[in-house]
Amino acid sequence: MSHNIQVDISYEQDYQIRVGQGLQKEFLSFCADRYTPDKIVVVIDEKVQRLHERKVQVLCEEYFQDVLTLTVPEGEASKSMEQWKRLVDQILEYGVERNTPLLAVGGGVTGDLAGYVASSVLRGIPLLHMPTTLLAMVDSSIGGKTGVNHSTGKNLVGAFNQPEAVFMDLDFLQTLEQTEWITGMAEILKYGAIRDPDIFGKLAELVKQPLEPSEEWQQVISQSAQIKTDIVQEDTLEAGKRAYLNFGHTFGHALEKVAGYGSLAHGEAVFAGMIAATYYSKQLGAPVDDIQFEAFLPLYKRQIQALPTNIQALNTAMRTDKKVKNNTVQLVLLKEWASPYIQPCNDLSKLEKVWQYTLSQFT
Ligand SMILES: O=C(O)C(=O)C[C@@H](O)[C@H](O)[C@H](O)COP(=O)(O)O
Repeated sequence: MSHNIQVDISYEQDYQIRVGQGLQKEFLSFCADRYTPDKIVVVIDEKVQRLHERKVQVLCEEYFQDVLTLTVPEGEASKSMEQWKRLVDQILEYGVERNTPLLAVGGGVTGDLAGYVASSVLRGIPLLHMPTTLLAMVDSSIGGKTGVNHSTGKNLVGAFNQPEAVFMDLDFLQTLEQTEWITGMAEILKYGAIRDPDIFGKLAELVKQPLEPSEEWQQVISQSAQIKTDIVQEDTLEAGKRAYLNFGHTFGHALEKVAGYGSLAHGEAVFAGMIAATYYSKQLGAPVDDIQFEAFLPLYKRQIQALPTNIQALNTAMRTDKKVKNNTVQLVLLKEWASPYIQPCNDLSKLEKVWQYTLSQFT
C-alpha cells in the first residue's frame, strides 16, 4: 500500500528595479522598510571599491550599524568555486542571520557570484543588486541566474536566486571604461535581434557620441530591462521562452571557454556568437543578415585581441551548454528579426562554415 501526498509550493517573488541617477534615498527607504539596522554584507568588485568606496560605505552606514565589506578581484576568473568558498567562509565567520541582506555591487561577475553566495548562506539570505556596469544593468542583475564557472563549462554551478530589489544608479557609469560600454552593448543588441530591431538604430546613433550616462542611455537601459523582465516573468526557470535570452550565447560561451575564462569578455564573446547565430539562421533560409551588426563590428574588433580558432574544440565546448537535451545542442536562431526559435543541432560538423565565417569577421 502506498500514500500519495501532494506538495503544492508556489515561489512567487515580486521585486522592483529602480533606474535613475543617485538612488541613495530609494535604497535607504527600501532597507528601512525591510531589514533590521544591525548588519549588511557588501560584496563589491575590487575596482568599483577603489573608485566608489566612500559612496557605498557612507550609504550603507547611514542605516546599518555594522557593514562587512568583501571585495572580489576584477574579471571572469573570479566566477569560481574558490571565490564562492572564500566569501561563504568569511560571511559565516562574521555571523549573519536569515534577514541579513547581502548587497552585490559590481558587474556581472560580482552579481552572479554574490547571488550564488546569498543563495547558499543559511540556505538563502536576502539579495540586493546594485549593478555598476552596462551589462549588469541591462542583463545579469535581472532574472535571478546566479552561479560560477566550472572547468567543464560556463555557469555550470549555480542556482536561480531572485534579488529583493535592483538599484541601477547610472552615476556608476561615469567611471565605466569604454571597453566595458562596448561589452555591455552586446546584450542590448541581443534584445534588438530577439525582440525589437529598432534598438539597432538607436544604439548606432548612441555610439557616435561619447559613451557616458545620459537621458538617451537611461531610456535604452530601461527598455532593455523591461524586455528582459517581460521574458523572465513569462518563463522564470527557463522551461521555454527564456532560452531566447541565450541568443548568441551557445557560440559565445564556447568561445569564452576555449579562450580561457578572462581572456575574452562575456559581451565580446556574445557579440561574435550573435554573428554566428545570425549567419546560421540565414543559411537555413531566414531573411536576416548580420548587416545589423556592421556599425558595431569595428568597436569589437578594436578591443578583441584574438578569438580561439580551433573549431573542433569550439564544437566540443558547445556540448556542455545547459540547454543540451538528449545529447543534442539547442541553438537559438532567428526565423526573422524579433522572431527567435530553438533549432536542435546534433551534427556539429554543420557548424564548421558558421565558425569559419564568424572568425573571418574578426581578422
Ligand atoms: O537571463 C538569462 O536567461 C540569460 O540567458 C541571459 C544571458 O545573457 C546571461 O549571460 C546568462 O547568464 C546566461 O545564462 P546561461 O544559462 O546560458 O548560463
